[in-house]
Amino acid sequence: MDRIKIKSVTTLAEHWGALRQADVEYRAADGSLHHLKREIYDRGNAAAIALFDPARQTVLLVRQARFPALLNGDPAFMLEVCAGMLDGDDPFTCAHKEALEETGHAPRNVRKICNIYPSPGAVQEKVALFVGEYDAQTRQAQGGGLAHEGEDIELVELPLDEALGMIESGELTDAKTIILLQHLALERGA
Ligand SMILES: Nc1nc2c(ncn2[C@@H]2O[C@H](COP(=O)(O)OP(=O)(O)O[C@H]3O[C@H](CO)[C@@H](O)[C@H](O)[C@@H]3O)[C@@H](O)[C@H]2O)c(=O)[nH]1
Ligand SMILES: [Mg+2]
Repeated sequence: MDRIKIKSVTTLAEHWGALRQADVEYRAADGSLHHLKREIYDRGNAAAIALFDPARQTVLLVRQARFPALLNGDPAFMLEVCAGMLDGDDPFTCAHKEALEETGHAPRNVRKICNIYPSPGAVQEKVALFVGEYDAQTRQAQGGGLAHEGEDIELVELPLDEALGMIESGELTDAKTIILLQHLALERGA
């Protein structure tokens, strides 16, 4: 027998994303039955890509204002790998598109690493993580994001070691970025 039955889903708010409430019948491991209400934020799925230059051992990151962090009392300008919402594309296509829009590079040797749920207790979003290579030859445009979407993105190139140090120091806090940088370190055998 299924332990979980979704009885109903109500939309509480629907603007950019949708905040829904699921009414769930849940049978616990001890057999007891519970009626739960859980809020879920749906803003679609996403893809993220770490751009790495193996010859120079550098990464190309982006910095932009993240208002949830600011509301939480942290600095607004966060350092991240480039990423974006799928908007109807498959994750691989989205990763390429976001790399080009945000950094101006058309990355080579793009590889899927894994999927992550960054916040599965409340946020429906699944993020596909990729690694790709960049260098002077992959640069095709200026990057910086889409002005008409209000994106204001600063490009930040760092030695991989320096970026890894920023995880330790607490300066770099974005989950997808930490996972991808640590993946690059593992592959390198650091
Ligand atoms: N008007 C409006 N615009 C929004 C809203 N939320 C986001 N936007 C804008 O929509 C654009 C979305 O840009 P993408 O590059 O597609 O997405 P992202 O915000 O970079 O998302 C990535 O990073 C997030 C933070 O780590 C991740 O949560 C997400 O999964 C993804 O990886 C950005 O210009 C952003 O300012 C909103 O509530 N209202
Ligand atoms: Mg983005």
